[in-house]
Amino acid sequence: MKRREAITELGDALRTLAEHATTTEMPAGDLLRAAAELREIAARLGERSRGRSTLPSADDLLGGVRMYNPVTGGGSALAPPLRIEVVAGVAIGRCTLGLAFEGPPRFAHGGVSAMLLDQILGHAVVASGNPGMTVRLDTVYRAPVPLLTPLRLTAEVRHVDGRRVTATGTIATEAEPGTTLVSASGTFVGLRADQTRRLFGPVLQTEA
Ligand SMILES: CCCCC/C=C\C/C=C\C/C=C\C/C=C\CCCC(=O)SCCNC(=O)CCNC(=O)[C@H](O)C(C)(C)COP(=O)(O)OP(=O)(O)OC[C@H]1O[C@@H](n2cnc3c(N)ncnc32)[C@H](O)[C@@H]1OP(=O)(O)O
Repeated sequence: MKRREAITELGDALRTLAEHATTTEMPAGDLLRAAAELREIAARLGERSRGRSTLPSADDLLGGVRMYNPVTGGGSALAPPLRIEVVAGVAIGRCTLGLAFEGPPRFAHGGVSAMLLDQILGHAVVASGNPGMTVRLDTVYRAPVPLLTPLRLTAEVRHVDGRRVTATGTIATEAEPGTTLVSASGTFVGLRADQTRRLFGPVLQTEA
């Protein structure tokens, strides 16, 4: 689809911009000129936009396509993006975090690691056929996650108990996939019909 490719192209440009805006050491005058030019571009993009109860026209919610997901979305300025595939029930994720994700110098912000794990656990949970929302996420930080280094994440479902699903996951580097840097355990809860209506009713209506 042509528009999805264009969205990804814009997302790519925005991510490069965010990285360069984080690492640049250019003088104040150049930063102010860049800010003025970017405000013009932002105004142009804002001429036609959606509100919070309307899905992006390029998305396919039930098909799992979310172009602006802040973790995996090709169109998101914020996403690393994390690329996930599910093989035999195990979700495998790959990404490289730039300096825009820095917490302690040289390493990823702890909240970013939790965000990546929440997402990949969610994919394992959806793949198990029991989609739900995160109600709990326990994160153990064993070693700092290096920036500018290819990462490998994994996640799988451990237990299904009615509407409650437990999944665990890890972050490691591609170079040393056996050394866990961060691990997480999450609980996900499937929604009752009334909860789905209350939370997502307006969105599902505009979709129909
Ligand atoms: C839901 C799907 C949406 C549609 C998606 C469609 C397609 C998707 C396709 C692809 C997507 C791919 C992957 C997804 C990727 C990532 C996932 C990211 C997930 C998130 O980023 S999501 C945002 C953060 N998330 C929230 O914003 C939730 C806030 N939350 C609530 O809105 C309520 O919490 C609610 C409505 C969920 C439940 O309502 P409630 O709390 O009233 O619970 P309820 O009565 O329904 O109980 C049910 C059972 O859950 C137990 N339970 C409840 N809380 C617990 C806890 N903390 N610990 C342990 N157990 C707990 C109870 O104890 C009971 O257990 P029991 O039945 O055994 O008694």
